[in-house]
Amino acid sequence: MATKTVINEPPRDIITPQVQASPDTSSGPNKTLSPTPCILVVGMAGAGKTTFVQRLTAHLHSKAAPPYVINLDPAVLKLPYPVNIDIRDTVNYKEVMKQYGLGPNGGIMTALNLFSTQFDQVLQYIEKRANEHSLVIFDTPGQLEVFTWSASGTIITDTLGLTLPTIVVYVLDTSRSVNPTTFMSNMLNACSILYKTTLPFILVMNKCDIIDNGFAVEWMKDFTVFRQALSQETSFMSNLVQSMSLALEEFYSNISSVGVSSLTGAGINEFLAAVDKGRVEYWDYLARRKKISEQREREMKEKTIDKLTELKKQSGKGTKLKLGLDLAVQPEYEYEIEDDIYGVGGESPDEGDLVHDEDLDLDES
Ligand SMILES: Nc1nc2c(ncn2[C@@H]2O[C@H](COP(=O)(O)OP(=O)(O)OP(=O)(O)O)[C@@H](O)[C@H]2O)c(=O)[nH]1
Repeated sequence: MATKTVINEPPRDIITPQVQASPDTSSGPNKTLSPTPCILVVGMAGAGKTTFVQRLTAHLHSKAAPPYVINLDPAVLKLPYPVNIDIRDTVNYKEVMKQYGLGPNGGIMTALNLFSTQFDQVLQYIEKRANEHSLVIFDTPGQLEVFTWSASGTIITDTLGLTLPTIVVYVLDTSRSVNPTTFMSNMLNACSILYKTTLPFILVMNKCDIIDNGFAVEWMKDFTVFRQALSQETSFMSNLVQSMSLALEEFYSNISSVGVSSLTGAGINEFLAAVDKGRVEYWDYLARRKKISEQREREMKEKTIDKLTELKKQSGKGTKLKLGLDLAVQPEYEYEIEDDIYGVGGESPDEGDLVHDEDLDLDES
């Protein structure tokens, strides 16, 4: 008989609006002190993000390894899992819509922007509670682009990525991806998020109780199988999709994918194994980020030195010129008058025929 785990609502950590210094990410995560990984659960509306978080939370509680859960969706009405930090405790999304005269999506985005200004408090709470939790889970708004392509989403992802071992979890509705074109548009979305964040990435093929994810795994592994499926498509998009799928080969080789049913709980253990793998990959991500920022710093320094050298050269020239002007030395004009045009003692030359000394290769010495 299945056992039921009763989960008590944890005391809520409240993020308060206040003026704070920006979070200090300079030291980066500590391999020994911050071992708790963070997952950012993203995906298209209705893919099953919330149900997935609910399943994962229940599973971890049943293993006496409770997660620390953060809800970033200001518009959600009811959450089916216990949360430790809830954006709705900090920002009233309906009030934001009213005050700023925004529609639902603008309201969600602005609420998230306001919340992200207090993100240092979230980090502090995570650090404080890290030892009591096995995993930090972020549930994000239903509209994928509101989080992944907004300034606040970028701030949250980057700050988190520089502070704690962070993994992006993209939830895919497998049952709605049996059409190769739909599958491809989902993969392009996932791919753009991977290349934007460059964080370790897990593709969760959800709703596997409805349809097995084997077909999608096959499509990702073997391009000819995908092409075959596509050939049955009559849509004029199929040519475009075919060429794009070739470009995704590298993306597929860079991610872990796992079939899950958030409804039955199938695949959750495999998912946790993928999180462990992602946690190891994270240190490569951090080394890459460090290398990139060192390279940028080096380039900046070189550019500054070049600029200074140039300025020094120019100011050397300028000093002499200025000195000349200070001494009220008027620029000398040399008249190049061709005798055969004007004749000896002819008329004054036109301005166009004058050669100013600044046009000439003057010796400044
Ligand atoms: N059969 C089946 N249904 C699922 C599964 N996961 C989620 N669902 C259903 O899919 C619907 C959407 O699930 P949600 O968890 O609300 O999806 P979401 O991505 O959080 O939705 P938004 O936040 O509104 O974008 C609900 O009716 C769920 O019951 C699953 O693994 N199997």
